[in-house]
Amino acid sequence: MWRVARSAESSLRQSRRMMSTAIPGPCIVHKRGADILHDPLFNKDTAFPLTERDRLGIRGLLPPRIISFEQQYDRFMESYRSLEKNTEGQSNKVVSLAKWRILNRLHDRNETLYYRTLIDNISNFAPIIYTPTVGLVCQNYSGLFRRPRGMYFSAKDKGEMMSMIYNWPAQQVDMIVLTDGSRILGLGDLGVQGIGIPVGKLDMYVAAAGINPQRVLPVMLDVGTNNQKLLEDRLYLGLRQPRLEGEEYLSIVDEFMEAVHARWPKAIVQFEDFQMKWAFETLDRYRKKFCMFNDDIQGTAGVALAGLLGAVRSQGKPLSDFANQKIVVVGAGSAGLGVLKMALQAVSRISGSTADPHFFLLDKDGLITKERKCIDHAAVPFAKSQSEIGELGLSEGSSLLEVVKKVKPHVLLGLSGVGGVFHEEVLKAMRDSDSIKPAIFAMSNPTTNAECTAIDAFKHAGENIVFASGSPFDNVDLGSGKIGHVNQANNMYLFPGIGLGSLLAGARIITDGMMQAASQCLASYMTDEEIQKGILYPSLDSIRDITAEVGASVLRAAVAEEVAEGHGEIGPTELSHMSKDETIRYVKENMWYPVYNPLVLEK
Ligand SMILES: NC(=O)c1ccc[n+]([C@@H]2O[C@H](COP(=O)([O-])OP(=O)(O)OC[C@H]3O[C@@H](n4cnc5c(N)ncnc54)[C@H](O)[C@@H]3O)[C@@H](O)[C@H]2O)c1
Ligand SMILES: O=C(O)C[C@H](O)C(=O)O
Ligand SMILES: [Mg+2]
Repeated sequence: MWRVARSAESSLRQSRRMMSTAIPGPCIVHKRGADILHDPLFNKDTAFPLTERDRLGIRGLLPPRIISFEQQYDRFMESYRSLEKNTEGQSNKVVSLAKWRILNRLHDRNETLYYRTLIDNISNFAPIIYTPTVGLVCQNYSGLFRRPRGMYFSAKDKGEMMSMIYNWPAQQVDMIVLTDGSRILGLGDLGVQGIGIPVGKLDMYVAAAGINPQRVLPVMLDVGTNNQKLLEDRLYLGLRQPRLEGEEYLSIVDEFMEAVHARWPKAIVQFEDFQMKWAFETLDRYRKKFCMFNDDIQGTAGVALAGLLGAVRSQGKPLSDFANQKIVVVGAGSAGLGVLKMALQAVSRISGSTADPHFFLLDKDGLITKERKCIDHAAVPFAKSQSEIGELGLSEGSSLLEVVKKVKPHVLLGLSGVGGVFHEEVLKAMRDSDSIKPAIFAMSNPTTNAECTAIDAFKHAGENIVFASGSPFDNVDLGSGKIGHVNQANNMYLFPGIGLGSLLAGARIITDGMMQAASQCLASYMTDEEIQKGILYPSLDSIRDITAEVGASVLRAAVAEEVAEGHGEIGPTELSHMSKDETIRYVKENMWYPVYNPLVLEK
């Protein structure tokens, strides 16, 4: 079931070749003249050939020399490299924001060139357009704001959304990422400024999943903010009112979902960075009615589970040993609970075990047990009974340090949003782990909110650990030529494939089975050789390839679960007749790749 993968790099090269040799088909446009130059979806800057300049009425609106796409690409990369040089020695914040600005300017001007540079430099650029810099961008949104991107629905728009949705200029939308800004990474309630997250996630959709940028829609549901600082900030661009609660809140989300469904019934909606209560509530409310998922609960769970299974393999053990792994999860929020729920399903599926798994869950008040008053219902299955932990000398509210010392876990996984909770003593206690390769996953974002740094993890917990973090850290030089490998356990390895697979399946809904298929595909992508080196996730450079495979697995699961209704010309019967390889090929062929298409004006 869990196969070992062949070389990711070779198939990436193959898929790139396939995409770059395809002859670009014409693209119908409904505008001409300066309007074309000002539309980033169609603008080619100085690369418009003369015939097109004539056809579209832009001859004379550009300098005469025609520059090729490759020359434009080189020119941009040169200016990016000089910016890197010119900002050397400046603070991380200044450098990151300067890099974000230069990329954002290109995004505003010429999307084809922007996405090509993104795809070809994904390892370098993902940390700028996505985590962690996107967090900084959200924090500074009011100051950075130049032009809107996506749509904004506010509490004041109640009753108007069905007509507002038609203000979006694109005829077709495939992928929507929606936030209410209430829990942006580990940075808390950032109100309307959280729009940066859907924008960054959709950039990853275009780069990794080849979703056509003309068909993506970032959305902010502004229902107010409880962030006092923002409410008092005169430059704040959102509603200056406390967050709506209860039925009032839900009626806004309901109205939005109905409006989207009315205009684009096949669009997929990804819920992102909602505070826990609404994350769970909205997932429950909509998952059987719309094609939607919650990335923080479900995408994160799939990525974490793939990493946890990698950690089992790294110990030289069969996957069935997963049931014996002692896993301490720090953070009982939407992400932590999502991970444990999926891990619980995996224990019985993979190892056939019906025994209680060895999971320990902590939140800000320490170890969660059945003694806890006011326990969240989603946490109940993971609360320990006194009889289970009594002989370890643990009790309700035991501290993280106590738990690690007594449990000697195989895995310590953080989704608390609190920087540094895996402090020196906790990490040192992991040296006594019952695993020969203790796993430390500091999954909170952005970088300053990571439970520990990579350097501290290797320094205090020892060189034999396997390490993963949600935000990127450099590999650690352990001396004598040895490298401590840093994995990025981030849901970016799954959400693009979940969206793409669901889209191409024409899925009515997104099932748990489709999520499991995604996680399983990611887990089995890694070779034993890589796992032995502590490499649990593929290189970001192969994100397009892994996304195609994840997408195909999701699609096949949708077909198997009979929720696939087909996409475009390809109906469910044809999908069900595709072999695994044919499905992967089908997915790859449907991935958009940035090239300058000849533009044809339709009058
Ligand atoms: N790497 C990824 O792919 C990924 C995915 C989703 C979320 N995250 C990150 O996980 C973090 C949490 O997200 P969430 O949606 O679960 O948030 P949340 O607010 O729903 O939950 C946070 C949890 O952490 C607990 N907590 C707070 N302080 C703590 C402490 N000192 N010790 C132990 N527990 C503590 C809280 O009690 C709560 O249970 C965020 O930083 C987010 O960026 C990462
Ligand atoms: O956005 C990320 O980088 C991952 C995750 O969705 C998060 O909320 O932290
Ligand atoms: Mg998120």
